[in-house]
Amino acid sequence: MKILVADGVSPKGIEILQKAGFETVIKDKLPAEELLEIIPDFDGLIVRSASKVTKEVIERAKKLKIVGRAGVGTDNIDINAATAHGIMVINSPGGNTIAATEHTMGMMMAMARNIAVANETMQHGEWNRKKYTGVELRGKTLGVIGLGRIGSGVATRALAFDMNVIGYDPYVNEERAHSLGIKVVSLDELIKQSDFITVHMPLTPKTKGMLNKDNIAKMKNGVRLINCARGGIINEQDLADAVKSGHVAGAAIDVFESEPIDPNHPLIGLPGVTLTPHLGASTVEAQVGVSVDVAQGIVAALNGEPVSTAVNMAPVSPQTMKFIKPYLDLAERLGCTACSLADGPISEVTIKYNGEIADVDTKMITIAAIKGMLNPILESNVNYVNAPSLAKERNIKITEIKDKAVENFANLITISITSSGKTETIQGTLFGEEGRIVSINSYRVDVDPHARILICPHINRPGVIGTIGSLLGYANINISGMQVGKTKIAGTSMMVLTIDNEIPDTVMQQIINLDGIFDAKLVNYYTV
Ligand SMILES: NC(=O)c1ccc[n+]([C@@H]2O[C@H](COP(=O)([O-])OP(=O)(O)OC[C@H]3O[C@@H](n4cnc5c(N)ncnc54)[C@H](O)[C@@H]3O)[C@@H](O)[C@H]2O)c1
Ligand SMILES: O=C(O)CC[C@@H](O)C(=O)O
Repeated sequence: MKILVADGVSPKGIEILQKAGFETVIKDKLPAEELLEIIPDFDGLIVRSASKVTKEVIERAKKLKIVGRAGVGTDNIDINAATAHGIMVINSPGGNTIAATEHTMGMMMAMARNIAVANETMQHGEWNRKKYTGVELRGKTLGVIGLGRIGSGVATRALAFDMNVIGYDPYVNEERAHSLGIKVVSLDELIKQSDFITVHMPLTPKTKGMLNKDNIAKMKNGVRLINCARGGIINEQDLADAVKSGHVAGAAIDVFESEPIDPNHPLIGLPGVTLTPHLGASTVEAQVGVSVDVAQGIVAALNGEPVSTAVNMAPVSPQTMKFIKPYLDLAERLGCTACSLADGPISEVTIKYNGEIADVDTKMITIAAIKGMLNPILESNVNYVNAPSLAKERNIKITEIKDKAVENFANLITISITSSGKTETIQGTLFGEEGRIVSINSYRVDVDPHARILICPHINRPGVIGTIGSLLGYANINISGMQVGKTKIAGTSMMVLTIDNEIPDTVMQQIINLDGIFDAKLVNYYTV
């Protein structure tokens, strides 16, 4: 498979891709037209913030399976278009957090003490101590908008500078803010009380222009603003006007609405304004970090493994991922088994979680089950991104049920698939980290779902099992394992044979026609 690296990333990540057997094509500052031209040839794409992965790029990328963003912000990628085409988008959120946090602190200090401008004038032979008198951070109120990874890092560092830190983030609870040692206030209060305001949220329709002339007017006279998050969160023209009027004493800006900026940008040349060219993530350590993270994510995703940094899927924390990882394979195989038993179009699927698994976020396990269920019946590759929308397109109703109560197993996943009015139910659990099917339509079994299996409900009487054995033997098909499951209903059993070879349709039909056999279904797990 071929991976295009469209923006410069550290060679450490590229080494990981090459070691995993991927062919890499490395371009730095790839022009948009060239990206459009060459993208049809690639299975994976890595970008930083410069390359724009537009709808047009996605539509031309017929082989593309994954876009990896070496960094946090994915506003340069059309996520909706990628999702609609089943293309996974991953980012590398942790790798540059410290870099951006420290850059924010540096920008705040450079602005407060006029460091950048004083350096610039000294380089031109000036010695002007009076003009560049600054202000102290100690005792000042810092308002942090957005208390995620970077915002909370800035908040805790600012506390070490004896600043009074207040924060606003509608999605962060009091407990989290309390653990940071800061006070959470409303946006309005933050705006009115702060001497310095720093923004740390993504650029969304809600956050675009969130700080603008209306609320800048409500800020303290002499306020100083910092944006090391995304250009456009603070309206650039409104900020420039407020700096010119003297209401805003300083601005430290790393990110811009359009990058690189125009030489006539309104913030260029204004007193008190410190600008850097999107340097927040530009440290040696961060560039290695994001490159390695995104490469590992791409290798995992292209090997069909789940990736916790997928952006167009429900996010999963690393702790939850560690717990659920072995269940993903099990759920996928249970979904595949249930689908193989169904006789017509699937109308409904219920996935029930019993035991301590009911306590965790199971959305991804449910998606794994749907993936396993749809993969055998769809031509296109079903993945963690497109599985829910493909199920929806087919009007398959999906229900998740959680129940902490346990019966025979500490954790149990039950998948019930309804097709043509008939419901097939498969249950599975983990023995250690190994998945097992423990019941099929109420017949108690213990089946390893990693080999090809043949499932035959039959009459429990002498000779029935032998007739299948002989038939398969004549057809030169080897049976390497066998289970017979029973229910409380006397007279019927469930035979599950582990089969070494493919069974031709003609032989399958002969099995179904055997006296005493109710049905025969083959499950080919190698498609999972
Ligand atoms: N300058 C750079 O080079 C650089 C480097 C890394 C990250 N970034 C940017 O920094 C920003 C923060 O990154 P992060 O890793 O901390 O992200 P994060 O996802 O950890 O945190 C974002 C926070 O913003 C909050 N938020 C969302 N909408 C909000 C709103 N309307 N009001 C207030 N808070 C809101 C979220 O609840 C979350 O806590 C992103 O925009 C990212 O792209 C820039
Ligand atoms: O690619 C970069 O250097 C910028 C990255 C940064 O803005 C991010 O969102 O991670």
